Amino acid sequence: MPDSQAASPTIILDRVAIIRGSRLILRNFSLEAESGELIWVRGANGSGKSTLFRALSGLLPIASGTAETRGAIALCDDNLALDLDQPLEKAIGFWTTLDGISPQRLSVAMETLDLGSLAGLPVRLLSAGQKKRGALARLLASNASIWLLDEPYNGLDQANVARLDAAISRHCEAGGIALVASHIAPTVNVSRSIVIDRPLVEAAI
Ligand SMILES: Nc1ncnc2c1ncn2[C@@H]1O[C@H](COP(=O)(O)OP(=O)(O)OP(=O)(O)O)[C@@H](O)[C@H]1O
Repeated sequence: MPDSQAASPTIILDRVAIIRGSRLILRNFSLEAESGELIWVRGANGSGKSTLFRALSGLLPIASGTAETRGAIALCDDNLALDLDQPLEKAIGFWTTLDGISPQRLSVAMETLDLGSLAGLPVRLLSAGQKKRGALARLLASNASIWLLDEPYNGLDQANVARLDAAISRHCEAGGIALVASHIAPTVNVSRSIVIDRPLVEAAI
Protein backbone atom coordinates (compact mmCIF):
# COMPACT_ATOMS: atom_id res chain seq x y z
CA MET A 1 0.00 0.00 0.00
CA PRO A 2 2.47 2.70 -1.11
CA ASP A 3 -0.28 5.36 -1.18
CA SER A 4 1.30 8.60 0.06
CA GLN A 5 -1.76 9.22 2.25
CA ALA A 6 -1.81 5.65 3.48
CA ALA A 7 -0.90 6.63 7.02
CA SER A 8 -4.41 7.80 7.76
CA PRO A 9 -7.01 7.06 5.11
CA THR A 10 -10.44 8.41 5.97
CA ILE A 11 -13.98 8.40 4.63
CA ILE A 12 -16.46 10.95 5.95
CA LEU A 13 -19.89 11.03 4.33
CA ASP A 14 -22.37 13.43 5.87
CA ARG A 15 -26.04 13.24 4.92
CA VAL A 16 -25.26 12.29 1.36
CA ALA A 17 -27.85 11.88 -1.38
CA ILE A 18 -27.15 10.11 -4.66
CA ILE A 19 -29.40 10.25 -7.70
CA ARG A 20 -29.23 7.88 -10.66
CA GLY A 21 -31.20 8.86 -13.70
CA SER A 22 -34.16 10.56 -12.11
CA ARG A 23 -34.25 8.31 -9.05
CA LEU A 24 -33.17 9.06 -5.55
CA ILE A 25 -31.11 6.02 -4.54
CA LEU A 26 -29.44 7.12 -1.30
CA ARG A 27 -30.75 9.83 0.98
CA ASN A 28 -29.37 11.26 4.17
CA PHE A 29 -26.62 8.64 4.24
CA SER A 30 -23.73 9.18 6.65
CA LEU A 31 -20.64 7.08 7.22
CA GLU A 32 -17.29 7.59 8.88
CA ALA A 33 -14.47 5.12 8.40
CA GLU A 34 -10.94 5.42 9.62
CA SER A 35 -7.59 3.72 9.18
CA GLY A 36 -7.65 -0.01 9.93
CA GLU A 37 -11.40 -0.49 9.64
CA LEU A 38 -12.95 -3.39 7.76
CA ILE A 39 -16.65 -2.69 7.28
CA TRP A 40 -19.27 -5.10 6.01
CA VAL A 41 -21.82 -3.18 3.91
CA ARG A 42 -25.20 -4.86 3.96
CA GLY A 43 -28.56 -4.17 2.35
CA ALA A 44 -31.26 -5.70 0.19
CA ASN A 45 -30.97 -6.02 -3.58
CA GLY A 46 -31.23 -2.57 -5.06
CA SER A 47 -30.69 -0.76 -1.76
CA GLY A 48 -27.70 1.14 -3.15
CA LYS A 49 -24.48 -0.62 -2.10
CA SER A 50 -22.94 -0.54 -5.58
CA THR A 51 -24.23 3.00 -6.03
CA LEU A 52 -22.44 4.04 -2.84
CA PHE A 53 -19.18 2.45 -4.03
CA ARG A 54 -19.42 4.09 -7.45
CA ALA A 55 -20.01 7.47 -5.85
CA LEU A 56 -17.05 6.98 -3.49
CA SER A 57 -14.93 6.10 -6.54
CA GLY A 58 -15.94 9.34 -8.25
CA LEU A 59 -17.99 7.56 -10.92
CA LEU A 60 -21.28 9.09 -9.74
CA PRO A 61 -21.87 12.59 -8.39
CA ILE A 62 -23.03 13.36 -4.87
CA ALA A 63 -26.31 15.28 -5.22
CA SER A 64 -26.31 16.76 -1.73
CA GLY A 65 -24.48 16.44 1.57
CA THR A 66 -20.71 16.28 1.81
CA ALA A 67 -18.20 13.58 0.99
CA GLU A 68 -14.61 13.77 2.16
CA THR A 69 -12.07 11.05 1.52
CA ARG A 70 -8.36 10.89 2.18
CA GLY A 71 -6.31 8.21 0.45
CA ALA A 72 -6.44 6.63 -2.99
CA ILE A 73 -9.49 4.46 -3.69
CA ALA A 74 -9.69 1.18 -5.62
CA LEU A 75 -12.98 -0.41 -6.63
CA CYS A 76 -13.53 -4.05 -7.56
CA ASP A 77 -17.04 -4.78 -8.79
CA ASP A 78 -18.75 -6.71 -11.56
CA ASN A 79 -17.06 -4.68 -14.27
CA LEU A 80 -14.04 -6.78 -15.17
CA ALA A 81 -12.26 -3.95 -16.99
CA LEU A 82 -9.65 -6.35 -18.39
CA ASP A 83 -8.92 -6.82 -22.09
CA LEU A 84 -10.38 -10.25 -22.89
CA ASP A 85 -7.85 -10.91 -25.67
CA GLN A 86 -4.77 -10.20 -23.58
CA PRO A 87 -2.99 -12.72 -21.34
CA LEU A 88 -4.11 -12.13 -17.76
CA GLU A 89 -0.89 -10.62 -16.43
CA LYS A 90 -0.63 -8.23 -19.39
CA ALA A 91 -4.29 -7.25 -19.07
CA ILE A 92 -3.83 -6.31 -15.41
CA GLY A 93 -0.42 -4.84 -16.23
CA PHE A 94 -2.09 -2.33 -18.55
CA TRP A 95 -3.61 -0.69 -15.47
CA THR A 96 -0.70 -1.11 -13.06
CA THR A 97 1.70 0.40 -15.60
CA LEU A 98 -0.60 3.42 -15.95
CA ASP A 99 -0.44 3.81 -12.16
CA GLY A 100 3.34 3.45 -12.08
CA ILE A 101 3.16 0.19 -10.14
CA SER A 102 6.13 -2.17 -10.43
CA PRO A 103 5.79 -5.52 -12.26
CA GLN A 104 7.08 -7.13 -9.06
CA ARG A 105 4.16 -5.76 -7.06
CA LEU A 106 1.78 -7.10 -9.70
CA SER A 107 3.42 -10.54 -9.52
CA VAL A 108 3.03 -10.59 -5.75
CA ALA A 109 -0.67 -9.68 -6.05
CA MET A 110 -1.16 -12.46 -8.58
CA GLU A 111 0.62 -15.00 -6.41
CA THR A 112 -1.52 -13.93 -3.45
CA LEU A 113 -4.57 -15.14 -5.36
CA ASP A 114 -2.76 -18.16 -6.81
CA LEU A 115 -2.87 -16.79 -10.36
CA GLY A 116 0.75 -17.49 -11.30
CA SER A 117 -0.07 -20.46 -13.52
CA LEU A 118 -2.78 -18.47 -15.32
CA ALA A 119 -0.67 -15.39 -16.05
CA GLY A 120 -0.17 -16.24 -19.73
CA LEU A 121 -3.73 -17.31 -20.48
CA PRO A 122 -6.01 -14.92 -22.42
CA VAL A 123 -8.63 -13.47 -20.09
CA ARG A 124 -11.48 -14.77 -22.26
CA LEU A 125 -10.40 -18.37 -21.56
CA LEU A 126 -10.60 -17.98 -17.80
CA SER A 127 -13.48 -19.31 -15.72
CA ALA A 128 -15.79 -16.91 -13.89
CA GLY A 129 -13.97 -17.39 -10.59
CA GLN A 130 -10.57 -17.02 -12.26
CA LYS A 131 -11.69 -13.76 -13.90
CA LYS A 132 -12.92 -12.53 -10.54
CA ARG A 133 -9.53 -13.32 -9.01
CA GLY A 134 -7.91 -11.37 -11.85
CA ALA A 135 -10.06 -8.35 -11.07
CA LEU A 136 -9.22 -8.72 -7.38
CA ALA A 137 -5.49 -9.01 -8.16
CA ARG A 138 -5.71 -5.66 -9.91
CA LEU A 139 -7.09 -4.14 -6.70
CA LEU A 140 -4.49 -5.90 -4.54
CA ALA A 141 -1.70 -4.56 -6.74
CA SER A 142 -3.00 -1.00 -6.60
CA ASN A 143 -1.59 1.82 -4.52
CA ALA A 144 -4.94 2.43 -2.93
CA SER A 145 -5.38 2.64 0.82
CA ILE A 146 -9.18 2.43 0.52
CA TRP A 147 -10.53 -0.79 -0.96
CA LEU A 148 -14.15 -1.01 -2.11
CA LEU A 149 -15.05 -4.66 -2.68
CA ASP A 150 -18.47 -5.22 -4.23
CA GLU A 151 -19.51 -8.87 -3.82
CA PRO A 152 -15.87 -9.99 -3.88
CA TYR A 153 -16.66 -13.60 -2.96
CA ASN A 154 -18.89 -14.26 -6.00
CA GLY A 155 -17.48 -17.23 -7.86
CA LEU A 156 -14.55 -17.87 -5.49
CA ASP A 157 -13.86 -21.34 -4.16
CA GLN A 158 -13.12 -21.84 -0.46
CA ALA A 159 -9.35 -21.70 -0.82
CA ASN A 160 -9.54 -18.39 -2.66
CA VAL A 161 -12.04 -16.94 -0.19
CA ALA A 162 -9.42 -17.67 2.47
CA ARG A 163 -6.64 -16.07 0.37
CA LEU A 164 -8.74 -12.98 -0.25
CA ASP A 165 -9.72 -12.71 3.41
CA ALA A 166 -6.07 -12.91 4.43
CA ALA A 167 -5.20 -10.14 1.95
CA ILE A 168 -8.03 -7.91 3.23
CA SER A 169 -6.94 -8.48 6.83
CA ARG A 170 -3.32 -7.61 6.01
CA HIS A 171 -4.47 -4.46 4.22
CA CYS A 172 -6.45 -3.27 7.24
CA GLU A 173 -3.74 -4.26 9.72
CA ALA A 174 -1.37 -2.09 7.67
CA GLY A 175 -3.72 0.87 8.16
CA GLY A 176 -5.93 0.58 5.10
CA ILE A 177 -9.71 0.75 4.98
CA ALA A 178 -11.83 -1.97 3.35
CA LEU A 179 -15.56 -1.78 2.65
CA VAL A 180 -17.00 -5.16 1.68
CA ALA A 181 -20.50 -5.30 0.19
CA SER A 182 -21.75 -8.85 0.42
CA HIS A 183 -25.02 -10.71 0.87
CA ILE A 184 -23.22 -13.45 2.76
CA ALA A 185 -21.43 -12.72 6.02
CA PRO A 186 -17.71 -12.33 5.30
CA THR A 187 -15.65 -15.04 6.96
CA VAL A 188 -12.98 -12.47 7.74
CA ASN A 189 -13.26 -10.61 11.06
CA VAL A 190 -15.01 -7.31 10.39
CA SER A 191 -14.79 -4.23 12.60
CA ARG A 192 -18.52 -3.57 12.19
CA SER A 193 -21.33 -3.71 9.67
CA ILE A 194 -23.56 -1.02 8.24
CA VAL A 195 -26.94 -1.51 6.64
CA ILE A 196 -28.13 0.52 3.69
CA ASP A 197 -31.90 0.98 3.73
CA ARG A 198 -33.92 2.00 0.77
CA PRO A 199 -34.99 5.64 0.92
CA LEU A 200 -38.44 6.03 2.42
CA VAL A 201 -39.55 7.79 -0.73
CA GLU A 202 -38.19 6.66 -4.07
CA ALA A 203 -39.92 9.31 -6.09
CA ALA A 204 -38.92 10.84 -9.37
CA ILE A 205 -36.86 13.97 -8.77
N1 LIG B 1 -28.48 4.15 -14.31
C1 LIG B 1 -29.46 4.03 -13.42
N2 LIG B 1 -30.56 4.82 -13.47
C2 LIG B 1 -31.54 4.72 -12.59
N3 LIG B 1 -31.53 3.82 -11.57
C3 LIG B 1 -30.47 3.01 -11.48
C4 LIG B 1 -29.39 3.06 -12.40
N4 LIG B 1 -28.48 2.15 -12.04
C5 LIG B 1 -28.97 1.54 -10.95
N5 LIG B 1 -30.16 2.06 -10.61
C6 LIG B 1 -31.00 1.70 -9.46
O1 LIG B 1 -30.27 1.99 -8.30
C7 LIG B 1 -30.73 1.14 -7.24
C8 LIG B 1 -29.54 0.69 -6.45
O2 LIG B 1 -28.76 -0.19 -7.26
P1 LIG B 1 -27.40 -0.80 -6.71
O3 LIG B 1 -26.81 -1.59 -7.82
O4 LIG B 1 -26.62 0.27 -6.09
O5 LIG B 1 -27.96 -1.76 -5.56
P2 LIG B 1 -27.20 -2.86 -4.70
O6 LIG B 1 -27.54 -2.61 -3.27
O7 LIG B 1 -25.78 -2.90 -5.06
O8 LIG B 1 -27.97 -4.16 -5.19
P3 LIG B 1 -27.55 -5.71 -5.28
O9 LIG B 1 -27.57 -6.24 -3.87
O10 LIG B 1 -28.64 -6.31 -6.10
O11 LIG B 1 -26.21 -5.79 -5.94
C9 LIG B 1 -31.56 0.05 -7.87
O12 LIG B 1 -32.92 0.28 -7.57
C10 LIG B 1 -31.31 0.23 -9.36
O13 LIG B 1 -32.46 -0.07 -10.11
